[in-house]
Amino acid sequence: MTFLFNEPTTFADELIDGFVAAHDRWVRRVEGGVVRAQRGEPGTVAVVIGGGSGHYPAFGGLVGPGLAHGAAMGNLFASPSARQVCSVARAAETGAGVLFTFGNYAGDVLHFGQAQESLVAQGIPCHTVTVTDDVSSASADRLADRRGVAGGLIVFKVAGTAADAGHPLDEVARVAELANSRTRTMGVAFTGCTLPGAAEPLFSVAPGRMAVGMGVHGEPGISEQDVPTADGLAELLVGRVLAEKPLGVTDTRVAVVLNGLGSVKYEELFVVYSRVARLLAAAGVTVVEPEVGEFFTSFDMAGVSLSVCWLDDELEGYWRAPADTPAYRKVLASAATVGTDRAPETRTDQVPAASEASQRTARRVLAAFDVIRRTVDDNADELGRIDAIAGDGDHGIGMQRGATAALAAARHAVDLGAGAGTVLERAADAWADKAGGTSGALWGVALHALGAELGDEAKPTPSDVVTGVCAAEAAIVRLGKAELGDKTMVDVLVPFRTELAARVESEVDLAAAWSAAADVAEAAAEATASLVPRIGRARPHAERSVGSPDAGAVSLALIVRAVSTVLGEGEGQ
Ligand SMILES: Nc1ncnc2c1ncn2[C@@H]1O[C@H](COP(=O)(O)OP(=O)(O)O)[C@@H](O)[C@H]1O
Ligand SMILES: O=C(COP(=O)(O)O)[C@@H](O)CO
Repeated sequence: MTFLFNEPTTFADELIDGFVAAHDRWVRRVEGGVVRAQRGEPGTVAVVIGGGSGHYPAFGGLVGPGLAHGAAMGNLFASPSARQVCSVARAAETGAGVLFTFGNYAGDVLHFGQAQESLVAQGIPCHTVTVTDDVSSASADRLADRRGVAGGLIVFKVAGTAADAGHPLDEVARVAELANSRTRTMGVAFTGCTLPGAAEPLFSVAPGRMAVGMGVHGEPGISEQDVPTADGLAELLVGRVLAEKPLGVTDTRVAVVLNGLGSVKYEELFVVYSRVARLLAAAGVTVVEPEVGEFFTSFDMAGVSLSVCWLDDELEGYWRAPADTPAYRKVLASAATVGTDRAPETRTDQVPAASEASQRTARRVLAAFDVIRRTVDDNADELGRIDAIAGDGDHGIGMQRGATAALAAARHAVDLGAGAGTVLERAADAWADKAGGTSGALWGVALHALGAELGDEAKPTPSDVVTGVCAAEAAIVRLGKAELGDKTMVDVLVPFRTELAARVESEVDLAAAWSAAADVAEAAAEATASLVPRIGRARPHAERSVGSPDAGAVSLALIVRAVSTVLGEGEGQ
């Protein structure tokens, strides 16, 4: 239960304000997150971490000497957008490039991936190391598919210390990769968590039961059992992580992190750790500077995870090195020098010139965003319910955040006299910024591509609209790499676009063509129920999802149907 909030929609922003106000010795706020209050030495690599909010101290609390140089902080349980990640990276970097390191979640991968492309295009070298420590999220032969959880602390620490020591980007990426390849985490949950303003927990575990391997957003675990004793839990966790010792590693020293996920007390953690320490010693393992506390939480979820990283001499040096961040301090690190700030990326309140025809189209686009927002609001609970069957249950919330922000941005751009292309592009950025998540990234690039096709001059013809929808589809496929049959929104988008194009080709008017294509989209969304997911967060629990449609496919079908009502009203537009 979250007791204290003002508006649920502004919670994530307000928490960053308060966090920075309380920790301005360490961090300063930039668009999209925080960076160190004092910049690193010129010419040192900037380590930029990040992800959704709701996991404190991940990620902002881990920014400071000896750890990260910046953290991109997204909305609750949703990745920051590519623009936000870029903004943090540009504020943090000092001329030697940027290392992105973050948990392996689809939304984070998409947004950080786009940000990396953008930095490289700006001449800033950038590498990525995704954290994949969660042993329960994929089998040992698919290590790269695993999610990133509390073991990220070890990877971030190693990378941050190596960067502060002045190592070049390749080297910082190498040691981060090495740390990740040797880190394993196992987690359990006793209760779910409740986001601000929500009446129900995002997910739940039956009283007295423990979900083994449940993810930090309620991703289904691998089994369930009665809650054991503290010793019983220690045995389960230690047994599982030691069984995962990487092949070929002979080292016997380990970094250990026993992590509370939100509402397990430190006292309980210490009781568990007492047995963990004895079990590790009995297994012939030497523990190096263990950490017991909260390092990667899931709001008020009751749960515990154990992370172990097998250390060689090099990693041990980085792990033992001092660090000084709001939430993680070893000893005081030496003060960093203050560098010159890059000019922040600014967005002006100006829009490019547009023809009157395009301004009229822009008003129709605004009407479409209005109806999209209302449709998403009306269906948010159901979308969340479908997403929770095999995913993380936040599809409705994410779509609401995106659609609401897109509507506001579209309205603002229309008021400034923008044409249709600019309105769509501004709405796209706002959608991606506020929604986060996989669908936020995909809706962002799709609306951008549509806007680029429509432009700010000509009144779009029906075939321009088809070209725009094709561009949106291409952008989604390029970024998400889903294929037909993977059980995603692509399974609706492709038949929708095909039907629309065929109807427009045979000179059916746009509103009628769109409405016929919306029928096809609805049927295609229903048909995803029989598919087995091959991509995205639902994939690890593929079998659970059979019989239920894909959440992103359903929301897309709802949206194209809603837009068809606006086209029907828009004579000649
Ligand atoms: N690679 C992909 N390409 C296209 N669509 C995808 C892809 N991965 C996931 N999706 C769509 O995104 C939806 C989930 O969106 P959302 O809830 O925002 O994501 P997350 O799992 O990151 O929280 C899925 O139902 C699916 O339709
Ligand atoms: O869940 C998170 C990001 O995953 P999405 O795929 O964007 O939902 C976030 O809380 C961890 O970074």
